[in-house]
Amino acid sequence: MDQVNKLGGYLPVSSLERKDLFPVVSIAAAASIFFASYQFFSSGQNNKQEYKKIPTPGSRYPYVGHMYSLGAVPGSTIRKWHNELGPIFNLKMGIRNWFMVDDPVLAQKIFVTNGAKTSFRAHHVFSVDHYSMGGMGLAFSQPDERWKVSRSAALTVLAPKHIEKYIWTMRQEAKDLVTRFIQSTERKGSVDPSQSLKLFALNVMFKIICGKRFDSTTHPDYKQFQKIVEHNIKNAAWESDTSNFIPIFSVYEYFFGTLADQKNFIKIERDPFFRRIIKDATITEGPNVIKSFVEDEFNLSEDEILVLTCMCSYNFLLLKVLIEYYISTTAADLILAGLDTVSVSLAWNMAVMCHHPDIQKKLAAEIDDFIKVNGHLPDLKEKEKLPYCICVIKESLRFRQTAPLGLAHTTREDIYIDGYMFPKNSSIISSMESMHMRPELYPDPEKFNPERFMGNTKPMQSAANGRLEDRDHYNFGWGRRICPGIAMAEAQLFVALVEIFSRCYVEPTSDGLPDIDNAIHGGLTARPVNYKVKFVQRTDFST
Ligand code: HEM
Repeated sequence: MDQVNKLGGYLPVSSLERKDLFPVVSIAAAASIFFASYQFFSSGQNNKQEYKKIPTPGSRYPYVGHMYSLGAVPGSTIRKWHNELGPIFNLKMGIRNWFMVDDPVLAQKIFVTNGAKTSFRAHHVFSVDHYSMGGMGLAFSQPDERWKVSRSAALTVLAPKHIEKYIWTMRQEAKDLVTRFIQSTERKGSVDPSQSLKLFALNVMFKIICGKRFDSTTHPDYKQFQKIVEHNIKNAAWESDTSNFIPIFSVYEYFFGTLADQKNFIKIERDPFFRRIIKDATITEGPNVIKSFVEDEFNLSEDEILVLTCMCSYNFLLLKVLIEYYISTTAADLILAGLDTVSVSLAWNMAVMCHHPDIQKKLAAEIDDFIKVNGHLPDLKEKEKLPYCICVIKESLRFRQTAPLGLAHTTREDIYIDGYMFPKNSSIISSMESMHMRPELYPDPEKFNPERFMGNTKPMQSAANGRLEDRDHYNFGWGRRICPGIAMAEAQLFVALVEIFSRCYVEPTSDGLPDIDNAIHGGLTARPVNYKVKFVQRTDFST
């Protein structure tokens, strides 16, 4: 661990006793209260100058600001505030400023045109210090050289031409998923699809990245992985880092041992598990991403290897340790970021489709027509021949957003964009729910209407990375930090939907239709309230 500290100094180590720290922490907490109260009472004054005024919703409290006003489903509260206050407003989150934006044109100016100044991530104790070992990997690291190395390695393995190679794995997992759904319905009368969808998404990611899959949710490694995922999701949520917003909470976190618990979990539960999985991946048969990272030295260019070698003072053991850290943090980020997002998106899709038997029939007919002409299920490169399926995927992501607040982008200096002033260390967040429910962008937004996306069968990855005019939804974020897994997500959603609706329909149980008006906010994603449906084998094939 000392070696790692030398590399970046990113693992805080303290040898002070708790009793020695108590007076220091108390003084710091008192100073924080004073500072935050001053900010609270003086807030709004900084808008008086020549900059455009950024409104603030009324319901906030001294010191904590809006932190406890967001409700159980923050996306919906934020949407309500956008309706009242317009395309941008300022939340006071304890001592932090959050700027919420629901206008894609303004978001483009902020995150893309000014991407060099708005692509930082906020410091989050668990995600940065513990989970990503001091900001390594992709999602929580700053846009520095280390992030660039990880990002370019990830983009290489997640490129559409690579993903096509994984179609067999995806299709095999989708087949198992649908068989499980149909058999469970026949056996038990109904199914809660969430666990099987998690197994599907995890098996696809694990097989591709580590060359391993799990036969069932009872496999000990699957259980251990789910434990790690749940721990991460819970602790990576912004509200789990209260002391970042309300510094006085650090006293409580310190004395109640919250941070120590987070750190120990990583050390005792996660790291040994990942080390073993990575080691197994390098010796398992067949190709996988970890193997290619190791064999190609993480796809590092000669220049990058030279820089890293210098960073490690020509100590080749340190260099090896550093590259291993790159590999493990990047692999963990890919699996974790790809798992919950894809399974939650599919869970929303199943719940919504259950409300729309007409749309299911139309989708099934499109798949049947394709099979009739081509004699096989569509490959990824044949996706454009199923435009309605592409529309269903996009409308599903628009209608119920998987990551309603995305990942916040942060500023490192005061910046001025389009007449607005964003102070240093502000978080700027694309309000996904509100943005995708704007009637001028999506007429009759409360209606689930896949046809609204007709006419654009471009892969979502190229649309998201292209001109703003070519984007028809914004679920994967913005600019330099835009999701690198778009092609993988689109491929998984496509393969799963084709497999499901080529074989069955989703029908409600006698208890009624799934609840699609409420969501469970779970860290970075918002999933549907638990529901049960029936997967009924189709008998109306037109082939
Ligand atoms: C429907 C599925 C998905 C959705 C809705 C989604 C959405 C997002 C969003 C909103 C962000 C933040 C972008 C920003 O900061 O502006 C993000 C980042 C990220 N996503 Fe995804 N994602 C999905 C699937 C995936 C998959 C399948 C993978 C991996 C295979 C993945 C890997 C990542 C990573 C590593 C980041 C962090 C990138 C960085 O900070 O540089 N995502 N995603």
